[in-house]
Amino acid sequence: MIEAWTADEIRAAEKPLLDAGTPLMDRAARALARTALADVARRRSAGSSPRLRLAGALGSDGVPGPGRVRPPRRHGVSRNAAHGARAVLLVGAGNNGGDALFAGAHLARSGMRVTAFLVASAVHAEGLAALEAAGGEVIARSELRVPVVVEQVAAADVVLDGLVGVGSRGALRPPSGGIVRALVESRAAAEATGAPWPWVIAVDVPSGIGVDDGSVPGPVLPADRTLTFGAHKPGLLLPPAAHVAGVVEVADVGLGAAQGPQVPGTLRMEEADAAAVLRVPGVRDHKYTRGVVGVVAGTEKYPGAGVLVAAGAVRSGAGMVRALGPTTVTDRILTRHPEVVTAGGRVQSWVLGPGIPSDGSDAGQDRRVYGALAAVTGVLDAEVTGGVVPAVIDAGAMAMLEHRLPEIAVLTPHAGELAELMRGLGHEVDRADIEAEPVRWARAAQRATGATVLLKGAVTVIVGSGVTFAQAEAPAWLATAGAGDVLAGLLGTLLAARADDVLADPSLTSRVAAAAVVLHGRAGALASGGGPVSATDVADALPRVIADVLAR
Ligand SMILES: NC(=O)C1=CN([C@@H]2O[C@H](COP(=O)(O)OP(=O)(O)OC[C@H]3O[C@@H](n4cnc5c(N)ncnc54)[C@H](OP(=O)(O)O)[C@@H]3O)[C@@H](O)[C@H]2O)[C@@H](O)CC1
Ligand SMILES: Nc1ncnc2c1ncn2[C@@H]1O[C@H](COP(=O)(O)OP(=O)(O)O)[C@@H](O)[C@H]1O
Ligand SMILES: [K+]
Repeated sequence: MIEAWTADEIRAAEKPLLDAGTPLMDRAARALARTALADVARRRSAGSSPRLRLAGALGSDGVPGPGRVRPPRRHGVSRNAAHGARAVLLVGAGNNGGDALFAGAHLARSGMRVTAFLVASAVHAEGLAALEAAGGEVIARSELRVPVVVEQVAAADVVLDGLVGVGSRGALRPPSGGIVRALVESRAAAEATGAPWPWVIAVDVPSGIGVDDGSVPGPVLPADRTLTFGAHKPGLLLPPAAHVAGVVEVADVGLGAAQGPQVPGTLRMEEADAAAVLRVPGVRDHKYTRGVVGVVAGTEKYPGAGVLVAAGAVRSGAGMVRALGPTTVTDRILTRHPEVVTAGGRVQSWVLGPGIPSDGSDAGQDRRVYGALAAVTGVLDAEVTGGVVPAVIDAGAMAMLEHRLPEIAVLTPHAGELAELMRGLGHEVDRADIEAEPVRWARAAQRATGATVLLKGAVTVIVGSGVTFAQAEAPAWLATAGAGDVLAGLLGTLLAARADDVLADPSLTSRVAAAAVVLHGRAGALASGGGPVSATDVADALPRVIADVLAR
């Protein structure tokens, strides 16, 4: 599990070390310089076309760069490989700028041509002296001209963004904001024309992101890599800031012995954690102990959603799937998945709503959803359920909520659906507002409804009470109709398998939901292999992915 530390938690952890004279900045700067040297050497040997730059950010398995997290690596790179390369340092007033200056001094001593642009009249004095002593060029704030910065950056091999780190407050102020805005435009122009553009390394965090909340309140220079010190910061995991962090790597500066967050608020689940959530059947199990998933999904208008939910549930190992609905839907489900049962009976989880429009056009499906929701919320012990069970509430079912939900209910909106849900709760928001601040709105929805909220996107966020998971394993190819239905079915299976545990400890719900997102994203990546993927392909890849995750 990756646990992010907030700016305050980082400061609390580093304080005793700094008081004891631990050379944290020296360690950070050395790690930064090693990374920059290795990246420049690698790019020089591979060529530096924009395409290769992108390929560098992708990683060998083709999983996309944004928000991706990599374990630390050793860089066994010869210094000569970067000899004569050009590095530009963007240097702010604080210790983040200090890191960049000291790293720049190492780079200059390794034979790079280093230019530092200072955005403040006073910067880290020792760092500045070190860079000057190593032969780096320094452009003072008083001499700063935006077009010159842009020109130098465009001609550089590598840029270290050290404008601001965990001391950041709000959008970048002038002159940093103006410089970064100009650089973002220059980068876009280079991308459009295929002109070269340097490799950008964010020092600790991309300057200008909301370190603790993942917001992007103003201009930010997108990084190819973020080398973050000591531990992840929430903003490196959470969207939209995660999208500008590139490949995230943690440099161990020795905070390990320090006290981390007591209760980590922002997490990223890894495969081993997902495996721990799965319930593997044993000799005493039978289909009912493994969990029955009840599905109310699909209508005459959208029958495919029922088929895809069933596919997600069946292929992820449900003991049994019961699908309820009009025969146009259930017949299609049976054709594809003859193992599905279409008679009513007890279930250990519900999947409600995919393919059911909120216009009331299928009274039968609406009635079934209302009945199941009444059971989930404990309002009435519906005869179809036999009691309160966890539920996945998706698409049309989200418009049918009449009561506060328990944490064992998982809402699974995409940004447009969350906007609709929040409008129904009296907030004037549209899809763009949600996309700009997904975490804020997912948390607002969690507070307002009581449910666990799973907001789908390139980085999917799962919000339970007091905890947020941010998962980024899915390739963008997964953004295809029906992929969300497969996720709903898969999550239904995981919840059914752990229903007793989830009922005993509802806070487990967000963990189960995060595990479903990990498996779904991995299945998307496996089925895609770098190319297009259909929702059916994703469901078909689930058994392999689950076997792989369990085998690790
Ligand atoms: N933790 C670790 O292990 C290690 C941590 N280390 C490093 O220390 C860094 C933290 O350093 P830090 O505390 O000096 O703060 P930092 O991020 O440089 O920012 C403060 C400056 O930025 C300014 N500023 C703020 N907001 C702004 C804005 N919107 N737009 C423009 N300017 C803005 C602010 O100005 P003010 O608001 O005070 O006027 C102040 O001048 C950390 O990120 C890491 O790199 C390593 O050295 C060692 C290992
Ligand atoms: N850019 C993206 N990169 C990776 N995954 C994405 C991206 N956009 C959407 N997804 C994922 O694709 C799936 C789409 O689900 P959804 O929008 O509910 O589709 P549908 O309702 O048609 O099934 C979700 O799992 C979502 O997280
Ligand atoms: K920075």
